[in-house]
Amino acid sequence: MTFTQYLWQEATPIFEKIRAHPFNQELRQGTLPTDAFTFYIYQDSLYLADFARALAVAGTRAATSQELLDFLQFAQNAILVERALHESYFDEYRISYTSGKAPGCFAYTNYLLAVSTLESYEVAVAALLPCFWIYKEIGDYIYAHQTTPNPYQNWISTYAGEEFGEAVRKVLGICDRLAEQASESTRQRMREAYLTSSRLEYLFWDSAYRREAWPV
Ligand SMILES: Cc1ncc(C[n+]2csc(CCO)c2C)c(N)n1
Repeated sequence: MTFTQYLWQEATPIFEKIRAHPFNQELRQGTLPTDAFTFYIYQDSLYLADFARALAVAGTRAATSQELLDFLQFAQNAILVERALHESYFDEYRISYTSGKAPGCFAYTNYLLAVSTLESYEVAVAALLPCFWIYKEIGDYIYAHQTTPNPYQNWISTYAGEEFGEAVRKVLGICDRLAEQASESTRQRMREAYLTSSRLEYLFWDSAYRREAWPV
């Protein structure tokens, strides 16, 4: 079993909860309330801006220039996705720019920024992996089981695309190679980071479904 297969096995209960979450089920069926979707899109645009920074910072600590290039391309892509979200959805849904990060988005982005600056490269890669892998698996699942016509068709297609699949395979390859060369204690920290980000992925969708606000 590869290290990433082991990670998938460890995080399967979290993944199943994400897949069964009403946000994803209603997105798949096209019945998700518009304000849950717009809340999500706005929070995701804030997420992607910081996710791009975390990818770029993690990349600076890669041992090879190829891996640095890979991470810089992922970062560039996150910014391009963020711009595309703005262009296609912000006007259409009249999304307001003023509310700032909800607690779920705040927790996730700050976790990724902290890990990518303060932790080892190996642990940073493990923390960044769920953003790719879980999205790919959820995207494929929703794409294959969607009810059509679906008002969220465009968004669904973004993450089921082959280009994104290629990026996911690259990160998986990098993570497996790092884990093979890492000590047991580093592998343990990689596992913890992977699980934490997986939980934060759950929280992100849940936060949108609840239109989460700061209690004070
Ligand atoms: C909360 C949240 N998690 C993951 C993604 C997925 N994602 C967006 S851009 C990118 C990498 C581009 O190279 C990935 C994996 C998301 N959109 N929002």
